[in-house]
Amino acid sequence: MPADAPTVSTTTPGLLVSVTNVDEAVIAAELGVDIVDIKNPQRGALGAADPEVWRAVAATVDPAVRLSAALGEAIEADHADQVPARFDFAKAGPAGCSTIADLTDHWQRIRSQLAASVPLVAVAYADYQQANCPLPEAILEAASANDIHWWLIDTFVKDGRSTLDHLTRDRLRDLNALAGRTNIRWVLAGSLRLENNPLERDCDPHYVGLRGDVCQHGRTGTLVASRVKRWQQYLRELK
Ligand SMILES: O=C[C@H](O)COP(=O)(O)O
Repeated sequence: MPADAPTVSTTTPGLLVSVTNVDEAVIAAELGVDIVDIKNPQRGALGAADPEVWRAVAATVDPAVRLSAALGEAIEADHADQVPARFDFAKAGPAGCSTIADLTDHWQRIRSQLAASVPLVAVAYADYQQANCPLPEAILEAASANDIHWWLIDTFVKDGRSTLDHLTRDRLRDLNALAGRTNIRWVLAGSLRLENNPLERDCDPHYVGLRGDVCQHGRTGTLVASRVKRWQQYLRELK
């Protein structure tokens, strides 16, 4: 079984929090966030931070903390070879790939650049029409066919509408079932807001991914520890 293959089934979703710099990464790690994702939100939904930030976080954060790097959109991701081998994930978006064949070509290129120890996360967008990319279902199936074991759904346009505004309850439930059948671990992200009780749906993600709702002044603002704690409390009380 590959090192990144799913092995454990969680009942309560874990928490992925996107951070922009070393200070935020340390705060998230100290709060016990399960996956600390390094991103530059000013560069888009999956905006890549500079490789110096990846290196600085890798050198600073407790080695037990799992790290993820946002690489930008797959069509433009060109620094994958600089993701430190200590990272646990790298994710690239599908925007601008109008076909699965196009997207899988980019996945192949990026994986050939990543250290062998860093698995690629397949990303889908709930607002796929605006991102000019394949349907979430097609990306999930392609991930399975390409031996990718992680899938994340996000929003491409950050206009306040969340993944739950774009996809119906039935569709999310079906995506959840498809992830289960294909043995893929998945992350529900995309402008989620605690006030909307986002997990009161028939879906059971392995992780919830956040940026805007745990920041002051939105996703390009700064991480706020008390907001992360509120989400942790919410997730603890789900089951
Ligand atoms: O990977 C997760 C994203 O960083 C979520 O960001 P967002 O909550 O601002 O949409």
